Amino acid sequence: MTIAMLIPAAGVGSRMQADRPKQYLQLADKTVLEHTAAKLLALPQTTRLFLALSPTDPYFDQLPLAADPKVCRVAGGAERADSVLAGLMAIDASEFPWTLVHDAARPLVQLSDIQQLIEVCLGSGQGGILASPVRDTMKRGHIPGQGPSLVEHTVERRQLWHALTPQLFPTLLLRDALSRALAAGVAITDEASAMEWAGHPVQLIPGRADNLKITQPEDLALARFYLEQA
Ligand SMILES: Nc1ccn([C@@H]2O[C@H](COP(=O)(O)OP(=O)(O)OP(=O)(O)O)[C@@H](O)[C@H]2O)c(=O)n1
Ligand SMILES: C[C@](O)(CO)[C@H](O)COP(=O)(O)O
Repeated sequence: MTIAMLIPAAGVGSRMQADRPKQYLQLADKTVLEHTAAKLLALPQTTRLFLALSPTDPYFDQLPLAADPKVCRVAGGAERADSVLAGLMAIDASEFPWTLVHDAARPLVQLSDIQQLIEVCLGSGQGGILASPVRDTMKRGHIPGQGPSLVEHTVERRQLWHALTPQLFPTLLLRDALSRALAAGVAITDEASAMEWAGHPVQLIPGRADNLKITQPEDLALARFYLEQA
């Protein structure tokens, strides 16, 4: 047993504007969360799947996944980073020296990408993330929703990557970095940013751009399309 699998699934999905948290929206034959969990449970390395769920989650118990003996529930927190830290606190680092964190909202991840991430990180002893190169011209401008503004400038994109998940790090290093970063009030939106803040190396492993994070209403139709192509 080497890698603990951790899915932060305690979000409310406000940007999705749905009648329930997006991880419980139906995607083809099952919910988004069930698709995501099935991907990690299909990995031969998976012996335990930690799920960070809202303490008031009324949906999870209705899923067959709730009866899976590999599943370990953890109470999620106010932000994604809090949910991830809660998961890390429940993981025995002597049993699982590595932790792989994957968003519940990314059901389309390919097992081949995850295996590549695992191979590179465990082979080098350094953590890393799946990432996809930016393909659009990038502009710096106003914060969305704060009204129109002009482009400030075009950002050089050759070294820009979209950080995806899974993100895979040594459990003790990640738990220490994340808890210290949060205590210092650092804005943490992924595990890598905590590791970077703590001065640890983070490897970029190219991953597929269809590893979509279901975030906005239009993403569900795109996810259905990608699923049909699989
Ligand atoms: N307090 C939180 C917030 C988010 N997440 C999880 O982190 C992943 C990525 O976060 P995001 O896409 O931002 O989900 P939400 O926070 O639910 O979305 P929104 O920001 O639109 O409310 C999701 O699987 C979400 O369930 C979590 O476990 N705990
Ligand atoms: C972790 C992540 O999916 C990497 O791109 C992203 O940071 C999650 O951001 P969110 O605002 O919590 O969806």
